[in-house]
Amino acid sequence: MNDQNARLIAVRILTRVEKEGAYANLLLRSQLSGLTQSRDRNLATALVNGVLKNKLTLDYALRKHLNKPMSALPQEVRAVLRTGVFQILLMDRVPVPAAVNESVDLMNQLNRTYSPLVNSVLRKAAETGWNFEWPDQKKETVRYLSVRYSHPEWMIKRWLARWGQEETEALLKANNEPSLTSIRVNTLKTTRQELKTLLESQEIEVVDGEYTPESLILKDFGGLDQLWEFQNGYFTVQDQSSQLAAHLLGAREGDSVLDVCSAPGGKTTHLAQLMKNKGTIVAVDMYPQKLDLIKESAERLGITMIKTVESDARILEGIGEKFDRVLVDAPCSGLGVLRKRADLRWQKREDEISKLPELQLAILLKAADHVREGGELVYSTCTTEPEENFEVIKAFRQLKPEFVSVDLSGSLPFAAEERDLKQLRKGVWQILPHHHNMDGFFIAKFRRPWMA
Ligand SMILES: C[S@@+](CC[C@H](N)C(=O)[O-])C[C@H]1O[C@@H](n2cnc3c(N)ncnc32)[C@H](O)[C@@H]1O
Repeated sequence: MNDQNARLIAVRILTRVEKEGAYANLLLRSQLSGLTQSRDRNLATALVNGVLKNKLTLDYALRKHLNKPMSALPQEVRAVLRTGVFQILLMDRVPVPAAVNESVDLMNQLNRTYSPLVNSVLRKAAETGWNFEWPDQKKETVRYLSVRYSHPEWMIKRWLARWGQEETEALLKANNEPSLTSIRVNTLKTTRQELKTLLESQEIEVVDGEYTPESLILKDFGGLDQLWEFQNGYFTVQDQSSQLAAHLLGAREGDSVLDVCSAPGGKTTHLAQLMKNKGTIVAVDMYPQKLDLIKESAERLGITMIKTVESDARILEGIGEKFDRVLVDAPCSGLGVLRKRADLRWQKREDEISKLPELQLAILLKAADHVREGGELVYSTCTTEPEENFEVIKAFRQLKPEFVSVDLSGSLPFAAEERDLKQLRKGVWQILPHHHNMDGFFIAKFRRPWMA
């Protein structure tokens, strides 16, 4: 019966996302508290994220068995059909007959008129499986990749031009993998081993993250904020690639740190943790309500060293003069986090990307003015796009030639792979989901040398 509640919640969330443009992650967070079993929270999360990500592929498969377009059906019927066919085609853990029957039962509860249609379409989809025709791979490569891997065509065109078909296909596949939840153990309160044992005792599947010493990876877990361990500040949800930014900034106990695009505070609180809550961190963001999120996290995690300042980072007012370390985790298109943020690929528009580099460079230039002699500066984004990464860094080097790149190859908390060394030695690193099994992320590090 609870399985059915999880499905109903998933269908309601998907309907609202489509009808009202609501954010799936926020709805999941509020609705999952109605499910007491972690198994049900995981199922609802997997259904919502899986359907959102694979929408184009699922609609393409469904259309083979419908005599009208999906857009002609009410939103809740589309949501039932999509969750049904997602379970049939892409979810190993649900037996096919159960996926069909549960969907028909769900339709009965929501609007009986459509139950025969759901029954007939899903039965045909179950019989056909993946045996249907795709667009021609050679003649219609972009359309093929778009419907096969459920990504907008504009993203595919960019990546094909940059990387060719094989790499693009690998990235598309990686973006569609179920998101593994990476958490950061709060080493101010506990250890990785202690937290792992606590989570395992609640039958949560946990493994150590391979890139940072404080990361744990959880499989398909929804509603983490319900856990006692979360509420008591034992961990924070953060991808390993984001955790690397704080490691590479290299702040030590007692340092002064400026974090200019800091909200909601993932990296700020990680820095505080690595600094053992000793020294100062000035956390800037433009939006006061987002700064409140940093204060809440700091309180939950037992961190007292962060001072928040509301300012436009292109101006940086009220923060004091020079700092030992400065972090610029710039606003970006977020194309590196498509695996985690299931609906992001449908929200983004290509023209947004062209506006970002000017903002990113302006923030980086201003932040650089606050690095003391001998101090260090990290620029990071969660995107794969060169205009926001390599191009921004190139312009920065031209405008601030006094800054030197810092070799990153020896500072990682794991042994770097051969293929990454060339970039790392030059002080930059583009992390790609299909190469590193982490969120796509970019890091560059600079030092302001001592004056002679
Ligand atoms: C990538 S997010 C930062 C994430 C954060 N560092 C973390 O790890 O949780 C970028 C942040 O920049 C902020 N932002 C955007 N434009 C800004 C500006 N001009 N000045 C200051 N902050 C800005 C946004 O509000 C957003 O919180």
